Amino acid sequence: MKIGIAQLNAVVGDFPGNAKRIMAAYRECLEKGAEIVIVPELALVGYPPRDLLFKSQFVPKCLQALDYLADEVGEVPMLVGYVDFCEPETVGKPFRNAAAFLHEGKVKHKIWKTLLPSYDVFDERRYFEPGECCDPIEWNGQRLGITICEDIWTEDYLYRPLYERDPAEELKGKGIDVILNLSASPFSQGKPQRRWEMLAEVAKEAEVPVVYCNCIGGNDQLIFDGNSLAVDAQGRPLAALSAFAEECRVVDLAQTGSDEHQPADTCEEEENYQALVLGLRDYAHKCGFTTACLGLSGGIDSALTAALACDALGAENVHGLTMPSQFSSGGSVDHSVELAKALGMTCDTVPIAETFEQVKSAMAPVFGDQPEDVTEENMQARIRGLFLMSLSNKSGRLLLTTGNKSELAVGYCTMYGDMCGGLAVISDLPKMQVYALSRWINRDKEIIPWDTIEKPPSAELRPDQKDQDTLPPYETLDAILELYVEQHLSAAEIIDGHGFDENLVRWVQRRVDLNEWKRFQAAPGLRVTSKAFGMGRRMPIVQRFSD
Ligand SMILES: Nc1ncnc2c1ncn2[C@@H]1O[C@H](COP(=O)(O)OP(=O)(O)OC[C@H]2O[C@@H]([n+]3cccc(C(=O)O)c3)[C@H](O)[C@@H]2O)[C@@H](O)[C@H]1O
Ligand SMILES: Nc1ncnc2c1ncn2[C@@H]1O[C@H](COP(=O)(O)OP(=O)(O)OP(=O)(O)O)[C@@H](O)[C@H]1O
Ligand SMILES: NC(=O)CC[C@H](N)C(=O)O
Repeated sequence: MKIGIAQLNAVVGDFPGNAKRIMAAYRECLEKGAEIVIVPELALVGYPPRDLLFKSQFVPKCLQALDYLADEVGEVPMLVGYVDFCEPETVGKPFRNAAAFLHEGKVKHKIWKTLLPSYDVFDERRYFEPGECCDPIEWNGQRLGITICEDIWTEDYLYRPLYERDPAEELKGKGIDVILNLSASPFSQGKPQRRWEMLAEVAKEAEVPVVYCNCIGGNDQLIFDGNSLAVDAQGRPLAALSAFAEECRVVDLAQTGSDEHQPADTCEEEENYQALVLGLRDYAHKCGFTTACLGLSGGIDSALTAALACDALGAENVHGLTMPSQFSSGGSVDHSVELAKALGMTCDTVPIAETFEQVKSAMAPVFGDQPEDVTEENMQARIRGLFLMSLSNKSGRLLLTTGNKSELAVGYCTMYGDMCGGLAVISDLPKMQVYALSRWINRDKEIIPWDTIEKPPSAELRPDQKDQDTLPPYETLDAILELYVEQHLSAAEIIDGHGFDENLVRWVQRRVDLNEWKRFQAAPGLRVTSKAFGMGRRMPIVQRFSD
């Protein structure tokens, strides 16, 4: 059997656009000889639709679009992800996360998702009622076992069982020749490899080939990497589709898998890079922006953000502002100009020193003789935020914020200052990964000035300021944050189990907890780790828990 895998990029709620994209892919797969075509989970809807589902006309419009697809589908069937209403007698949530088997103008079968992920960034039990595992569908003398994404993810990251049921095993018991899986599985570091190993296991246990069709594209925080796969009954690779790009590929299940179809080896930096470029591009374009702007400080965070933006949107569409103050180093403007030249983007310089003095004197009658402190540091960041948002308003550019995960974790950033902006591009990259990715970008030639990468990080908000006056060394900070934020360990477990200094761990823990309010108001950030701030980490702001 020849299966067409259509790895597509959907826009949430764009039923006409998604249907058009699906039909174009269907026709491409037919030309390539497909005998059945599969498209990703909720491909007609976009993943995740979230509370749009509750809008009265959302699901009816989805069903209309499904009818349109059914009308267009001929002799070669298509399996497509969509949303349906529950049957009127069903108790519980109103909707089904569904797949439809379309053939010769009709919706021949409907399949409901059985296992509904409701952890981290997933919230499917808020909307969907789980289905019973469906019977295999007979097609062309073959028995197709159809599953939707989580239906084959029965263990968590620690290989702990997540569900009592195992749809793949149930399908095996009913007799199947292949498992087809429609997915919307977002990227995080290490995920493509884990997915690959898991699919091989599913195939070996079920003793049938598995065809896995994932989507690609950015939707708000989430970035879908594609990397669709087909493996034979022994778990050997039959096809590995591209990462972070749309593709239609036909795979012949009569073949035996071999290493030549193994997914390409990609280093972590390259994966992070591709993910962030796609996430940024899709966020901007799907929101209607073609251009972006950002503040260039001569530091590494803004340099990396600029490099990603130039790749995502085209260097001619990215504009930087350098805004030196009396505390800025000479490198601040020079390194920014050098960077802009290397990337091919435009850049203006607007000094802030005069405005800063005016703001201080305007506030002098209110502040009296109180000494200068962090207030004046933040004024500078806020003047820059004001200038950047003004540029964004005047030019219609999307303002990118440049804060990294380490800073955001401990609140080393100014609310309504350098946090101003619409998208936080690198907010899920810890500082050490910011360095690694910047070096990777420079692997063949200098794009980010090496001086920017090598100089000690500084906010340059007071004379001779360095990040490390306030923060622990980034190696240490990132290691503690990984244990505290990603692994949820207590201070005692981090101190005793990992040998970190008690005062330091308590300081980090306190800063992370105190700054929940800041992250709550921050721009949405692109997710690349398994635990990003934002929709997948829901901490209360007001709380008194102490471990
Ligand atoms: N729970 C809560 N809910 C709501 N609001 C809360 C709050 N806790 C404090 N606040 C408010 O927050 C204010 C303090 O926050 P905020 O004004 O942001 O200022 P704050 O966090 O005190 O200071 C910003 C820090 O970030 C550093 N910085 C700034 C810019 C760039 C960089 C860099 O290198 O990346 C670093 C800067 O050197 C300074 O140490 C308080 O005045 C209070 O009004
Ligand atoms: N002199 C400046 N000109 C323009 N933008 C600035 C300037 N200083 C700060 N910014 C903006 O504020 C952001 C935060 O400043 P900060 O100096 O903390 O970060 P950075 O220089 O990019 O990286 P690092 O934290 O490694 O120094 C910058 O990324 C930049 O967008
Ligand atoms: N859409 C889903 O069911 C996603 C859940 C799944 N465990 C994944 O991340 O791939």
